[in-house]
Amino acid sequence: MVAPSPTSMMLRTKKTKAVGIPTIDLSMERSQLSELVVKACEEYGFFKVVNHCVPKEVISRLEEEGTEFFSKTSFEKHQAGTSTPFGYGCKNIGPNGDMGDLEYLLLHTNPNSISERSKTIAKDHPIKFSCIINDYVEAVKELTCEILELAAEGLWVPDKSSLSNIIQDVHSDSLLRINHYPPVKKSNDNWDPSKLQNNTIGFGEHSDPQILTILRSNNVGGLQISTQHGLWLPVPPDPNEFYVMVGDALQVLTNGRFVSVRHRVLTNTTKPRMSMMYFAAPPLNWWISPLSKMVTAHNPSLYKPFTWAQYKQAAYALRLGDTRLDQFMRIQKQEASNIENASHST
Ligand SMILES: C=C1C[C@]23C[C@@]1(O)CC[C@H]2[C@@]12CCC[C@@](C)(C(=O)O1)[C@H]2[C@@H]3C(=O)O
Ligand SMILES: O=C(O)CCC(=O)C(=O)O
Ligand SMILES: [Fe+2]
Repeated sequence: MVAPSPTSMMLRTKKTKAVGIPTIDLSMERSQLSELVVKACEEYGFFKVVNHCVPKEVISRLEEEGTEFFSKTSFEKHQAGTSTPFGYGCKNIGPNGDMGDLEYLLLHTNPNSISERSKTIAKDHPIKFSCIINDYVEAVKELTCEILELAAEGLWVPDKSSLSNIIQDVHSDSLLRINHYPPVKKSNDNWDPSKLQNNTIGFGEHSDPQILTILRSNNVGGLQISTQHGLWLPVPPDPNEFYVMVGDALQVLTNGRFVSVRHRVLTNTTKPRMSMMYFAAPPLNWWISPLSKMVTAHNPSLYKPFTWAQYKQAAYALRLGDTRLDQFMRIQKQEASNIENASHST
C-alpha cells in the first residue's frame, strides 16, 4: 500500500483542520474552555484567543506609539538607550551575536522602570507614553491570568490561582517588547523582484524562556510556529486578536505536559510588520519546579528546581536557538537514551 504524502493529506479538509492552529473563544462555557486551553498547550504550546477583554483603544494607542517611535531617525532611536538590558535594539538580539532583520523596544513592565525609560523613548510626551504602556501591560496581564487560571482548572490543580499568582507578584520580571520588521526595500533603479521570494530571517528560531507570551501583531504576517513533528506552520496575522505561546517556565511547572513552542519570524513583504509581546515571568527569586499535582510516582519530576534568576542567567549565556531546558533536566537526554538502550538489550 502506498502511504499518502504529507501534502496530499494536508489537502483534505479534515486533516487540514487537524494541523491548524487552535482558536479559543473566551466567551465559551468555562469547563469546555479549560479543556481546550490544556489541549492546545499540550499539542502546540500555541493558540489564538478571540473574544478577549482587552479594549481596542488600548491596543491601537500602543500601535500608534510604536509607529511614531520607529519612524524616527536612527540617531533619535538610539537616544532611547541600548537594549542591554532595556531600550532600543537594532539587528542585534541578545548578548551572544544573534542577529535578525528587525529593530525593537524592550521594556521591563515595572511601572518605575517604564516611567524612567519613557523619558528617553518619548522625550516630548513621557507621561502619555508611560500611561499607554502601563494600560497595555495591565490589560494583557489580566488576559494572561485568565488563561493561566483556565489552564490550572483544566489540569485539575486544586488552587486555580497557583499559576496566575506567579506573574501577579509586584516583583514579577515580566517584559514588553515591540518589534518592527522593515519591509523588503524597493529602490527605483535596481529593484529585484526575485528578492521577495527569498525569506529574510526577522527573528530566528527559539522558544521563549518565560511562562506565557501574549503576542499581537499588525496585519503583516511572518510568524511561524514549529509543530512537535518539526513542521513549520505560518501564523495568519490578526490585528484584533492575541496569540498565546507556552514558554519554557510553564513547561517545567507542568512537568513537561505543556510544551514551549519554538517559533521564528521570516519576512518577505513590502509592508512593515509590527508585533508586541508581553512575556509573563515570575519574580527573579521565585523557585520554579513542577506543581505538586503534576508529579506522581509514575510521573516523577523531570526537572531540577531552579530560580527564575538562575534560568535567565542560563538563557542569556546561550544563543537564541539553543534548547536551554536540557541543563535543568533531572536525567540528561543522553543518560535517558542509555537507560532506554540498556533496557532493550536485556
Ligand atoms: C539570544 C538571546 C535573546 C534573548 C536572550 C537570549 O540569550 C536567549 C533568549 C532570548 C529571549 C527570547 C524571548 C524574549 C527575550 C527578551 C527573552 O527573555 O529571551 C529574548 C532575549 C533578548 O532578546 O534579549
Ligand atoms: O515578532 C514576532 O512576531 C515574534 C517575536 C518573538 O518571538 C520574540 O520577540 O520573542
Ligand atoms: Fe519569541
